[in-house]
Amino acid sequence: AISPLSLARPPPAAPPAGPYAGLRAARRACRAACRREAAFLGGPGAAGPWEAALFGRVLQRADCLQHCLGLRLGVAPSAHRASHAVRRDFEQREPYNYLQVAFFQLKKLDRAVSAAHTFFVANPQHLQMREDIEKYRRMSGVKSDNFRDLEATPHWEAYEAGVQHYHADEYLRAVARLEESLTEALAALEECRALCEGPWEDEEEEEEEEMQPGLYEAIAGTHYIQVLKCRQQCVLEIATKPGRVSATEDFIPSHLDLLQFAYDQVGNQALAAECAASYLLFYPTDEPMLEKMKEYRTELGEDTAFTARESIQHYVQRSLMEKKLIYYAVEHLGGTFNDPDLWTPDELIPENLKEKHSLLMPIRACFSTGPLPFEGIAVTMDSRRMNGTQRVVFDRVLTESECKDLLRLTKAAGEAGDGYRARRSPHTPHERFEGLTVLRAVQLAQNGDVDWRDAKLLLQASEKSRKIIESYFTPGKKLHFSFTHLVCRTAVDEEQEGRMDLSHPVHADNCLLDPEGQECWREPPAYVYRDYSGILYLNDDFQGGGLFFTEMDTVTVTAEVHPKCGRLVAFSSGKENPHGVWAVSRGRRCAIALWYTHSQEHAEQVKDDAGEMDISTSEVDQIPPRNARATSRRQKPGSDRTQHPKELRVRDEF
Ligand SMILES: O=C(O)CCC(=O)C(=O)O
Ligand SMILES: [Fe+3]
Repeated sequence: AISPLSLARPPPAAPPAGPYAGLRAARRACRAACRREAAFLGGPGAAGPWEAALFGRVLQRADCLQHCLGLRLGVAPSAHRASHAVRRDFEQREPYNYLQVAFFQLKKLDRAVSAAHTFFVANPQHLQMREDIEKYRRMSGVKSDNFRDLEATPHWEAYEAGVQHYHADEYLRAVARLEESLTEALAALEECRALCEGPWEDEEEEEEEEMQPGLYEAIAGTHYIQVLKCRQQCVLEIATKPGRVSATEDFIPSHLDLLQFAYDQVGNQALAAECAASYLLFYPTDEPMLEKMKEYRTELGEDTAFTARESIQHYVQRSLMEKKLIYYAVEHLGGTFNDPDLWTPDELIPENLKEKHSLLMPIRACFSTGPLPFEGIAVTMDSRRMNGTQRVVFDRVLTESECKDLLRLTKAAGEAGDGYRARRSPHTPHERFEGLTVLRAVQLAQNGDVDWRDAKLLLQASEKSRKIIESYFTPGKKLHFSFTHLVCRTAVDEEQEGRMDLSHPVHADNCLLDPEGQECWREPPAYVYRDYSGILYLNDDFQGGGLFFTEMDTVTVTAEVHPKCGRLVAFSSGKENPHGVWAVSRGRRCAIALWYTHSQEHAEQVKDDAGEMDISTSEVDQIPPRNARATSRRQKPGSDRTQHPKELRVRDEF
């Protein structure tokens, strides 16, 4: 627990800097000052053997840092060593939770509101604070600008605004905000890296080495490599939105990708080319970007220099150098390295570490048991990476064009009317909700309301997911479909301002969660026979809508999954996997939700005149269209027709 005494003290610096920001600022300033004072570059005049010279500087710098921090913070040199637990509390903005209460009691409403807001930004899953904030909003003395984030991360604000403008085709504004975000992100990265030089205390993740290391091993392995690893992890820190647990993939490269397109749109080809060249530093063989570069060469003339930005060159070179050192150390001195980047070139990773390094390996490598169901699918996150049990994320389960076809199916089904209409979400008034079952899709195809091939694709995608999940979690033990539907959640325009709720509240799929009792009751109305859950995502062009997992308390977020086309998340349906969906605040989020059961009795069924069959065993290819209209809509010449005019009836089952 945190002592309220030390928390109630007003922030030392002027707002917006919070108390923790003060400690960080002091460290940053000291690091800069001490670098100047005890510069490592001895120059030609530096006397003595290199060793003495080097360690002399090292000691000097250490001494300088200690004193500087002591002076700046007005405390004994040891007092700037925040323990791991304290650091974590500050990172999670825990003190603001207490501050909020204290200011409220002191009747300082504006400060209570900003403290509450600051806490909530980093803890959007905190249901109590959610309610408190809603109360504050209704209070007459509270102004909207009281909702200020005292620990705001400027790059995230700019990034989100930039991406919003980008999606609204406002490219000039997008460029301005994304440039700002990139600059701020690189600055935040430097700050984070500077903090890596601080003292180290009980880093839980690192395994203790039994053996006493020698002098150089100690210097190289125990601290220097730790510092390098820490610096490398900084990219994850800046790429993680406050209140989220996982980082946005490729955060820095994606800036350049977006900027490249936006500059191109506003007619600034020179800057677009510079961004393209910068992006290629991360992914030198990226086909679309190389294509773009070719176009820029033709447009701007061969003699224009197409060079990447200096800041990005510096960033990539430095990162590569650090990675090389770390990989060398890991290979020869032991230890582990979780490379935070997807762009690390393959040749840089030592052969024997490759498998460990990347989870983006073919699914084949993961199973010695089940047979390989499909080629080309990747396991992007496993239970360990998702801080839980029986959780996994696969990528590339669908291609872009398959996602498009399935999205078209949702549109066509919506237009067919006939009982299938978007309605208010059962979970929130701020979203509409459409659900199309596989069986309903088959019906609509038979009536000619949707394209037959799209309906078939829905069946195929469901079956493919089933096979993947079965072979991953329960090889050799049959999983049946229990219920399948294609769900779209659409943000209702104009109703998003100050929205506090979730798209889907935290729940478990086969039991009734009772967070107070830390229990989950496996009894109706829960779908108790569900054993595994899968969600196959179709798009990412919306805002919000991330899936997250929590502890049994329903408020401690342990993992997050960002939907995108072809990404399949799967997990066991029980109390070990409470999950929810963040508010969809803009656009439409579509996914195929799949539940599976081991119980034959609860299998989802298609009924035809030959009898009932489990849809997982039904021959998808054998299900024919019932009338010609279904296929005449957009039939291509030469497309094959099945010749089984069997009557097919379907039964929706919940
Ligand atoms: O759409 C998602 O990501 C999750 C939905 C979900 O958990 C559910 O429908 O039970
Ligand atoms: Fe669920």
